[in-house]
Amino acid sequence: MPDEYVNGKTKNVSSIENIARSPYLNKGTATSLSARNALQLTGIFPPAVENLEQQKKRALVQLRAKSSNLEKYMFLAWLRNTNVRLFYRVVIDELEEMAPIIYTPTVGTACLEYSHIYPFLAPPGVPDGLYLSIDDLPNLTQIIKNYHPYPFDESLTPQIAVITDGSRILGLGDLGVNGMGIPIGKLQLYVAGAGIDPRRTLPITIDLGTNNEKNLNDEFYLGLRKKRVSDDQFEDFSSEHAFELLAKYRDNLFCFNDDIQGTGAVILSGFINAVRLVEKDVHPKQHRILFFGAGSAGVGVAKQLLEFFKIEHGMSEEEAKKLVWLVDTKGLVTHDRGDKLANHKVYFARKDNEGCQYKSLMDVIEYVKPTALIGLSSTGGVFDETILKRMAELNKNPIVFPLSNPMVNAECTFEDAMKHTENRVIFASGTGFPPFIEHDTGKIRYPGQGNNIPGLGLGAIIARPDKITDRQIYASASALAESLTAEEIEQNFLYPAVQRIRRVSARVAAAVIVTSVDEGLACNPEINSMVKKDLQEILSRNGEKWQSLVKYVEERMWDPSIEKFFSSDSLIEKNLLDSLANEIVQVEE
Ligand SMILES: NC(=O)C1=CN([C@@H]2O[C@H](COP(=O)(O)OP(=O)(O)OC[C@H]3O[C@@H](n4cnc5c(N)ncnc54)[C@H](O)[C@@H]3O)[C@@H](O)[C@H]2O)C=CC1
Ligand SMILES: CC(=O)C(=O)O
Ligand SMILES: [Mg+2]
Repeated sequence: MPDEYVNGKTKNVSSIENIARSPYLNKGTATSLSARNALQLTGIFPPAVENLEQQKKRALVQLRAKSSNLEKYMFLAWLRNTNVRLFYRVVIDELEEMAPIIYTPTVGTACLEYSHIYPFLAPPGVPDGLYLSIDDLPNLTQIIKNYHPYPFDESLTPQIAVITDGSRILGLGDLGVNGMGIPIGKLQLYVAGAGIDPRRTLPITIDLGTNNEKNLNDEFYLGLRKKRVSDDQFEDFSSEHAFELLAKYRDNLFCFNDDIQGTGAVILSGFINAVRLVEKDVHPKQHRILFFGAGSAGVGVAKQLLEFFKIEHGMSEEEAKKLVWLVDTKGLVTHDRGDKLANHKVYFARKDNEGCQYKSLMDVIEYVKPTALIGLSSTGGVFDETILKRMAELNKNPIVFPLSNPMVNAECTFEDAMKHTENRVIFASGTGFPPFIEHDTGKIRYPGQGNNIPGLGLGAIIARPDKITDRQIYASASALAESLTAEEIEQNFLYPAVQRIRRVSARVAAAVIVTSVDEGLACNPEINSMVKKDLQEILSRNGEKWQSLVKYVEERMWDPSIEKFFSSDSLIEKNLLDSLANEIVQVEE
């Protein structure tokens, strides 16, 4: 290590550099004149001293002038990696506009291009996440220790990590190390949507190689340039084993699989509201739910829906299971189809098909006559005009959820779903579609968007349960479903407006917290003593005590404008200022 970094006399020079360069501490042109003076930063910035609002205004002008969404993505990444507070002020205040840039659909484009744009996303030395490769195995512990997004305060250990092995990035397939955009993007939603402290989030990509030939042959590809290790070598990290991994770790590690359980929760929530909307025509127990796509997300959502029928409608597991049909690339999933079904499909394989097999989606629709059609197949446009029209013939209000991401993979657009069902569709997609204006009435109709549920993560961080259980996940879904305002219900929304996401996340988190206390799993003593004495009232999600818990959660949300969340860096600045005067004098001597 060069002398200037270890020499006691110049130690603080590197600390000053850290303040100016740390994306968490740097305030850019909002650094006060006194701080600039004390930290020897005078002259580093132009003379004007701005506030966060002015900085945001300028950032928005620049951002909106960019012509492509990828350029906007890169602009925002640079902002995040140089000035975290400003980035989140922009994202939180303009979430509806920013979410499609920092997450789906643009994050899909960014992942495809990741190795090409990587050097232009962050200044050198500012990590965008932690890269662990199979070649690093012998040094894994040291490598994890190397990761310091926030060099000044090692007590800020990560509270939440999002991990991918890059093998199935949205519906784009195996992108190898380029998949890093997803853990980064998802954690940004957790920060913006649920107020998790960004200093305590950790995006991780595990590089086990890639089978993506395009990447392997791309001169700029930044991952390991070799084929993905086979299951035999590294079975635990293979994407095909998402369910096995979950089963193996869910009871002994504080983890959940977002594609199976997170998606399960958020889609269940939209589905609960969809069922309510059609209740006068279809009794909840009469639903016939067809999943197009039987992978981690399809089966994850299907399993979560069963909980609704069991808990809210007193159905047995066997009865509820009969409301679900799965379709994969070979057609309807049946027990006697003749191929060996993957383990996760066996549970839902139909036994009542009387030896008949149904291959095409239309054949399956004619057989099942679904009330709800849910797409998790990564196959863009497959819910075409004929399919949508048939759904509209079969149902007064067909429930159609084309949930695959990014937008090009959505099974249909909102516009097509409206047009081909005479505007009768009950709709939610994974990537947000623009609103639709009804031709005859001029009425604006808004699509639902079912994607992430950041409040689940916040609740778990606050309560610190030993594990994430199905009951906690169900609680998050039902709290989200019941968070609609009277106006949103009036407009037939399935999900609350995105502008309210933080308030909604607080309720979702509170529901997770109280459930984990009821299960005896919460390890946070403050939470236990606060919630236990009024457990029943809080569990009912009504009344003063429930409101107090929601407020308690809200008060713990990180906010880029609230200085108290930066007490540690104020302290650092203070300590630094106290010691600087002396030490700078010594250095000069
Ligand atoms: N809206 C949301 O919140 C979420 C959306 N997703 C999206 O769901 C999609 C699937 O994700 P996973 O289940 O994890 O992937 P997966 O690869 O595990 O499963 C895909 C399934 O679709 C089936 N499939 C593919 N092409 C098909 C075709 N032409 N006809 C019939 N079936 C077909 C496959 O057989 C498989 O069962 C992705 O596009 C992903 O972005 C996933 C998680 C959350
Ligand atoms: C939203 C998400 O997790 C996915 O598309 O995979
Ligand atoms: Mg996912």
